[in-house]
Amino acid sequence: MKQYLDLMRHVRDHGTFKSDRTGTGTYSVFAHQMRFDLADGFPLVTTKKCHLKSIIHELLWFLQGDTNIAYLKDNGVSIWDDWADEEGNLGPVYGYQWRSWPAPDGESIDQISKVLQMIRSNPDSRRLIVSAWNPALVDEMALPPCHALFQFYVADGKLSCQLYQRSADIFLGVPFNIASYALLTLMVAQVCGLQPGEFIWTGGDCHLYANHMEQAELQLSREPYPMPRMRLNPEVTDLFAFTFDDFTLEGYQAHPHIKAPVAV
Ligand SMILES: Nc1nc(=O)c2c([nH]1)NC[C@@H]1CN(c3ccc(C(=O)N[C@@H](CCC(=O)O)C(=O)O)cc3)CN21
Ligand SMILES: O=c1ccn([C@H]2C[C@H](O)[C@@H](COP(=O)(O)O)O2)c(=O)[nH]1
Repeated sequence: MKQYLDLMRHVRDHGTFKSDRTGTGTYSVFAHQMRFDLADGFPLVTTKKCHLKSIIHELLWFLQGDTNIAYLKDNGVSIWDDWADEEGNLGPVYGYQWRSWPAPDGESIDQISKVLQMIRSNPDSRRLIVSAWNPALVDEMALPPCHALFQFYVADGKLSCQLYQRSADIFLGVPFNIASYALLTLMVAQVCGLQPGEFIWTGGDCHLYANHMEQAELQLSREPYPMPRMRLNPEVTDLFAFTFDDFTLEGYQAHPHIKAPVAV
């Protein structure tokens, strides 16, 4: 995960200080790209221990089209608690836009099912896109989507995915976002009968919060371990049928966890 540490170091050294919505203050750089060849291993940060359980449950929750934190809470995941209302609702966030984007005719569009069907029937298509950024609804969301749009690409029997993330909390959010989309790419590849290719992460406002600088420094002082491997239950052929037990992470060696406050 040298790519991730390079981004962190680059923003520490060259970031411009900016005030931000949360009042915390950030060091920020505009636009950055990282590439991960999924054949090299699973891109989970090793310079601090990452809570893969939260990442898997969050992704399964998105894929079910769910936008209430009840499922997450039932599974001990608290990363969305700060943004939910008293009933646990977040508004029309990722799950809603992915699975039931409201169409003008009153119907809804299941973007995930559509993109799977397109990958299978027309893998050369240049339109293999899922967008969570819905300008008509961003104001109703607890938080407008950060991972806003992703595109798949098929060549030589391999499936690649590029994500555009408009806003990136490098210390807390980005390790989650990379692992989540890498996992999604492995899952989609498996159910479409393809090998995993690359995951490409493209960030817009890439920032280190001012109260994460010490944590970032500690992380930069650590030597990364080799990337672990992710094994999916090969029997699953329906993207929506994956459950938590279908994922096995092997060989994850990581430095101790580093705590940091989340900016709300
Ligand atoms: N400022 C900010 N950064 C984010 O990364 C972020 C938001 N807000 N708002 C919405 C979601 C929620 N996400 C979050 C929220 C909290 C953690 C967090 O506190 N992570 C800790 C604990 C992990 C756990 O409980 O599993 C960590 O050490 O990674 C991570 C991602 C990503 N997003
Ligand atoms: O998946 C996510 C979700 C959120 N973030 C971060 C990026 C920003 O620090 C905040 C969102 O604040 P905005 O003012 O809406 O940009 O959350 C992330 O990194 N990854």
